[in-house]
Amino acid sequence: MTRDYSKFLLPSGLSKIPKREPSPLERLGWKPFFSQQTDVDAAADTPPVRVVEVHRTGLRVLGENLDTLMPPGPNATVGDWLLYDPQKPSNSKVLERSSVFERRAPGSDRKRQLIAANVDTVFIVSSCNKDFSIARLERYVALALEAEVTPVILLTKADLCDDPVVYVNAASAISNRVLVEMLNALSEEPIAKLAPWCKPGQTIAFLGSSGVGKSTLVNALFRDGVADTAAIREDDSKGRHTTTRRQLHFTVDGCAVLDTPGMRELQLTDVEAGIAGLFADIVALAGQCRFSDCRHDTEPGCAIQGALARGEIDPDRLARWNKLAAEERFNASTLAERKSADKSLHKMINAIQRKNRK
Ligand SMILES: Nc1nc2c(ncn2[C@@H]2O[C@H](COP(=O)(O)OP(=O)(O)OP(=O)(O)O)[C@@H](O)[C@H]2O)c(=O)[nH]1
Ligand SMILES: [Zn+2]
Repeated sequence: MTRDYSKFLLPSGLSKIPKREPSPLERLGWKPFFSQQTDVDAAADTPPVRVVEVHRTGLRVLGENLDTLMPPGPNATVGDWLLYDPQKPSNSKVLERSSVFERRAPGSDRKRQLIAANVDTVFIVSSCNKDFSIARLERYVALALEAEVTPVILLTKADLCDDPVVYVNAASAISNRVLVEMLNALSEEPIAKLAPWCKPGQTIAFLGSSGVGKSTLVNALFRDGVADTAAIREDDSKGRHTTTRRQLHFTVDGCAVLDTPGMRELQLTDVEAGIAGLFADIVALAGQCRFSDCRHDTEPGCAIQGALARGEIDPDRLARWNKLAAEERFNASTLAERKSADKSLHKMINAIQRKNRK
């Protein structure tokens, strides 16, 4: 017997399941990736909270019916999810991050400094004018890929440019892992163009040089105001008048926007994986060279030189990869290595001087 199930099907047009309203935690950015790291029992004793502000004196965390300042203690940064221990907040556990921006601190030990965690999308902003630089965009894309954050290139000031498509095409050639949008940041366009990434529960950040339109875009996102997180504030007694150093702001739709000066200081250190992701085709070729330590110069059996000769890779792009990879190796070398390199250079110079004196 064949059964007719068609009567169970909703008439077309009504087949859309009504959207469930995101829960308060989901609006803060809670996702299955995090809930998989905890269970119901643990969540009852140590509820999940998100770090939304980092002050010199502590962290402001938000959860469901929870808004409090806790002392620094767990090695957490803005955007992090914690299992908050109300008995001993400093024991709160930091959940594994879906992404993290970090940098090497200045100074001799060059420790890693956490900038922001659990960012979903980073908008790499550049203008359709002389600010536009493929090499600079590539750096930002490498940083984003390294942090495991989805990069989206936004080309602003399209309204001031005769042929913005030229810029879009150049930016699109950077990597097939990056989407490119062009817009006039001063118009109505930003809301619609950024909408696919600025949904409730999403966390976004902006990268780009001064004057490219980052503030203009952020203003557009907050045109309806900043979400009043105070509505779920339970405890507002403690001094929060210290300067906020890193912060998440929520749009009224529930999209979290990162505001941290540290993003300006991100350097191209430890982004080996990011560079490899950006130049995946060239890295794959390098793996096919006859010698594992091939410098892709005049070595026989060099797959990169071969591809270059056949016109399969763009020589400018190859040059930029070489430059970035060399820079990253230099930056990533520890201070000790650098000192010993300086020393051997010093020795060599001394030796030459002695020789010349003879
Ligand atoms: N015509 C036009 N002007 C724009 C556009 N985007 C930004 N501007 C203008 O460019 C100037 C700089 O924009 P901002 O948004 O302040 O740039 P920013 O990236 O935040 O700069 P910093 O704060 O220095 O990092 C402002 O005068 C904006 O009005 C655009 O798409 N079209
Ligand atoms: Zn080679």
